[in-house]
Amino acid sequence: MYERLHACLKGLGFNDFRGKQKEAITAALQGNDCLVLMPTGGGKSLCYALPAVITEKLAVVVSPLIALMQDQVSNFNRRGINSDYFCSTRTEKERAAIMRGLQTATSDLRLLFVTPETFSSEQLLEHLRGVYTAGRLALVAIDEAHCISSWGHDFRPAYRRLSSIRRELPRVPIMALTATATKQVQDDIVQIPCCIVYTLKRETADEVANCLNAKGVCAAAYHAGLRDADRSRVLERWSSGQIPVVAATIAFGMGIDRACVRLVAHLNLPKTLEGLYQESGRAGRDGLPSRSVLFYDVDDRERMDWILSKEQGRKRKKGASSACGDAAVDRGQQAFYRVVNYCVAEQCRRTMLLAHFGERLSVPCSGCDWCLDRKKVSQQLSQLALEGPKKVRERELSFGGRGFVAYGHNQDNSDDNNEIESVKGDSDDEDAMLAAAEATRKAAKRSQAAGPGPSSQAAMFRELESAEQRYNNSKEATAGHKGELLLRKLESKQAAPAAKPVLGTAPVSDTMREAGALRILEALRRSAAGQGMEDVHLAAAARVMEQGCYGSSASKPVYLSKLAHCSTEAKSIGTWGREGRSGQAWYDAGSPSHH
Ligand SMILES: Nc1ncnc2c1ncn2[C@@H]1O[C@H](COP(=O)(O)OP(=O)(O)OP(=O)(O)O)[C@@H](O)[C@H]1O
Repeated sequence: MYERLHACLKGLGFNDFRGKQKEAITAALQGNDCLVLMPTGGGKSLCYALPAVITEKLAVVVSPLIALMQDQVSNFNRRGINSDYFCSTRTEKERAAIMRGLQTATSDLRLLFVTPETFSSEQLLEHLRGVYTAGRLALVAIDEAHCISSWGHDFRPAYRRLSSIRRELPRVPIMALTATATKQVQDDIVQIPCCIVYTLKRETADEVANCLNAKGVCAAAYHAGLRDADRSRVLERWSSGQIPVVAATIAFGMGIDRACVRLVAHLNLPKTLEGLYQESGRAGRDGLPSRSVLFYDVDDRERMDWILSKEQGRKRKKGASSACGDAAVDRGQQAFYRVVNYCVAEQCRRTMLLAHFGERLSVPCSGCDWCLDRKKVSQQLSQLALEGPKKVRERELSFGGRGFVAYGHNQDNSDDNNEIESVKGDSDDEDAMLAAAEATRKAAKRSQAAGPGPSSQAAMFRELESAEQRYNNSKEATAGHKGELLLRKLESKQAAPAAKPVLGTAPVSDTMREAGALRILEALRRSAAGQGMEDVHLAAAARVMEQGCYGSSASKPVYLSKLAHCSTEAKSIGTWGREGRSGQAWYDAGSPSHH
């Protein structure tokens, strides 16, 4: 190959390569991306021209200035390299001629200069995709690449959109060239945004990667079912920016430290909030805004619930000492219910997540879905509650502004059986346990340091939610006294073995009452959504209702029972009119001035 390179160089009138020209040209010919940093007049243009000449393919060169493009086109044409430029100043006829040329298999156009704006235009992209698919695209060069970086002296927003090259033309080598890039700018240029899609099952990770590739998004699967060498290769290619998307199980978690992860999508519900936190923590490590998208639906919830209950059965069968085994299993399910609560609660996600780890949000959140659009989230949750489980799903992931269907499949019991096998036996799950244990250890340390405070309120809140959930889930809960029994059962389970309180006498703390009022308020808000009730009235009503639950001498179990009943009532406030009951009585019960 080197003889050919030199022969080609000689053909262009040069005796030898300058600086790192040869390395840059070789990288492109081998299909690798590279950043070419050379001084002004150092000979950067030869780096993208020679690969096109030698392969007899087309190189697209993104350049910021039309005058500069015209100059380069005439220089190259003088040297016998067929070049042209495509931008808004060309006439319709000229552009049509260029596009026709691109469609021609025998086209001898070697260099096509475009502005970043025209590169992203659908008109040109359509033809470039054709050239790429036909295997006639040698590379895409980004000249004056410092314009990509907002740290650069010449930042140009349209350059930022060039990250779509990887999506549109997944395997084409990209060569970024500049003479003026500080270390910070260089880092920014090579950080092509990337994404991780987390799935519960290995097969789903494979499925997602295949599906993305079929849609033109370069992706690979990563899970514990792959051979070590394959896993290393995926990691290496992802780390070097050759593959922007990895679809992975939790095996792709600890130690993954890439600065430019802009999106983490959790396609299935994680088992714990620690798991969710661990997965989300792969994004935004450079401090730039990034997204963590968690998909929640009733199918997933039920499936995970089922998996956890099967695990419980298995552990029991194995003869684990029942007290210890039950406690561990119960903890597992409780942890999962916290994930569910995190999804369905109508409050700030960041506050909830931080509270779980004993921390408090120091600045107002303006990034989670709830804080961005409460009404929309409320509507979506109500919709979800109405719809219930679906048999067939199709999910839309949004990636760089273009939607694609990630996957859709049937969920039947045989699938669930496979699930259990894969979850119980694979090391992905072991990785997840390790990650969760580590996160829990850190959180415990932090909350110890923080002392009592909002975290204890959050814990109370969760306790109330879980009491209410069990109350509602149980058929027994239809009768008040039976519900009380059930909640007592829950109480006895949750109490620490050494200091188990005497049932019926455990006092109700102020923190619990505070959380109780919030719980009712949340239920009221949900049922009042769209009915024009003011929040301040609801808060007052919630206080009055909570006071009613507390009564004069409420013990904890009785209080919990009444509160669960009350929350259920509050949720059905919207249906009272139809049933001939007066929701208005509650609504008017408290005066705003009490709040
Ligand atoms: N290997 C080489 N041997 C001799 N001359 C070369 C070689 N490579 C490039 N040149 C010449 O060096 C000059 C500058 O090259 P080029 O325009 O590619 O520089 P550049 O790095 O793109 O500069 P700028 O940053 O100003 O755009 C040109 O006249 C070109 O012909």
